[in-house]
Amino acid sequence: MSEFIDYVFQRSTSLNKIDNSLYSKYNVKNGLRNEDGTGVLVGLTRISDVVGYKKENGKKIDTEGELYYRGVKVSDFIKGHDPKNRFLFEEVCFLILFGYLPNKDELDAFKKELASRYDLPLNYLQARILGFPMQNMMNKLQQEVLMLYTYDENPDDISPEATLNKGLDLIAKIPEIVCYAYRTKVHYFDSDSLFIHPVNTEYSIAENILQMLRIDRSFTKIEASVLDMCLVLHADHGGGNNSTFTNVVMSSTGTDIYSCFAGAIGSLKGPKHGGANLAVAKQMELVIDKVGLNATDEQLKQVIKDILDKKFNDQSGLIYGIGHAVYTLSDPRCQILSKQCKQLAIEKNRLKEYELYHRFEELAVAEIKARKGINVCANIDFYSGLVYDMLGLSKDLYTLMFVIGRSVGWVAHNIENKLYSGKIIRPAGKYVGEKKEYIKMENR
Ligand SMILES: CC(=O)SCCNC(=O)CCNC(=O)[C@H](O)C(C)(C)COP(=O)(O)OP(=O)(O)OC[C@H]1O[C@@H](n2cnc3c(N)ncnc32)[C@H](O)[C@@H]1OP(=O)(O)O
Ligand SMILES: O=C([O-])CC(=O)C(=O)O
Repeated sequence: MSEFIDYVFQRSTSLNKIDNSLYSKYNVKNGLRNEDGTGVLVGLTRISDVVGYKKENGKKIDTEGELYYRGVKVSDFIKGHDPKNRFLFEEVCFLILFGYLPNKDELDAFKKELASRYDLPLNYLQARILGFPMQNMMNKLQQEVLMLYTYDENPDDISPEATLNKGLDLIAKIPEIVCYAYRTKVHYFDSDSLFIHPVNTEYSIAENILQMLRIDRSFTKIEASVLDMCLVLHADHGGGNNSTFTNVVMSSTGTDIYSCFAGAIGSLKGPKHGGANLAVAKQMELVIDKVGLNATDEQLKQVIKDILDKKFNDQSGLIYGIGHAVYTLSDPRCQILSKQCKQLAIEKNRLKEYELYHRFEELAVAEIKARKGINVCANIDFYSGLVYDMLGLSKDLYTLMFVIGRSVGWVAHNIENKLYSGKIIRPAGKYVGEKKEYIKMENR
């Protein structure tokens, strides 16, 4: 930054400070939060329910976390399916988009429908992916989603039916764009071999991701079903999570779904939201570098204190992967993923790493409770990066796996908002500056 801009910026920040106490003075819901930390109600949804506390006589009582997709408990859904016979993500997509569990014929037809949309537009691969490599896959995907707008003959049709049609296309095409953009990136920037494996229309989305990313296209059934489970667990999280809300805020203006997706992807990239999976991986790498896999609890506690005291990692004072805006005692997705992660760690001979994560989780939760007096829990992204690493996925792709899962939620909320709200979202901000006289240039 130039000295001049630095000077005017410093001057402006000292002149335009906003005192924190003004939030309570004017009863402004900072971060759209009530005083007890619960979210301000800003919408109605029938897509999913995120439960982390209950209210009794106006008092918030922390509870074990529960997540429901269209009224069905996600843990029941996972327990109820036969992992030998089918992948779940496509079924969850159907449930989230249409609001009921499909019968076998409906599920088969839906899978065929998705597969028929896998193909990218003519020359897209050459022109947009191979011809335009980028370092950051989240930003690349934002651009590509906006580019798909230009390939759509009627991109500004925002009717619910057209949104569903375009949304299905996005759900089907994003995995391929992500995998090809990643293979191009590592070829171009990291001198790795370039290969582009075509999608297999017989495969589920999880299987396709693995076969497109691996040079020999092979994967085990267990690997594909773990990735499938990750997509299922990320598929939706109510109307209040930042990226879904961003998508709905944008959709409420009547803009196109490609713009809404680009906004939602940008939101999801942040390390306090979906980017937490990458932030956790970097944090735990540093922790392991510092204290090793055989660290004692005392050593781990010290690192945790140093993170909270802004002396270690990115000096934000945040322990990534811990805490949640809704969940208090537990994030049900994290509990499921932690078990999967342990299973995979046993198979991949990486149990020590899993166990270190697990001890770190327990000690971090206890330290935050001791300091702040609040119940926090590990969130879904505490273990997801470790799972992806064990599946051989690069860090470049961690948050992209979140996008692939969450795309279905974004489409469903976008449509629900169009069908049942339609009102432009426009909250208010209280002006807290003083009013000033205009001063002529010669008198300043
Ligand atoms: C898929 C997802 O998006 S899941 C979330 C992924 N994000 C992360 O893992 C990043 C780390 N965690 C966090 O930053 C937070 O826990 C969030 C953003 C997820 C939730 O934030 P909030 O809803 O504001 O949390 P909450 O109201 O419970 O916080 C209470 C206090 O605990 C602190 N706190 C909460 N989590 C953490 C954490 N992981 N590390 C340090 N302090 C924390 C908050 O900063 C806040 O402190 P303050 O009262 O001094 O301001
Ligand atoms: O609900 C939230 O705020 C964040 C989250 O866990 C998600 O979007 O999956």
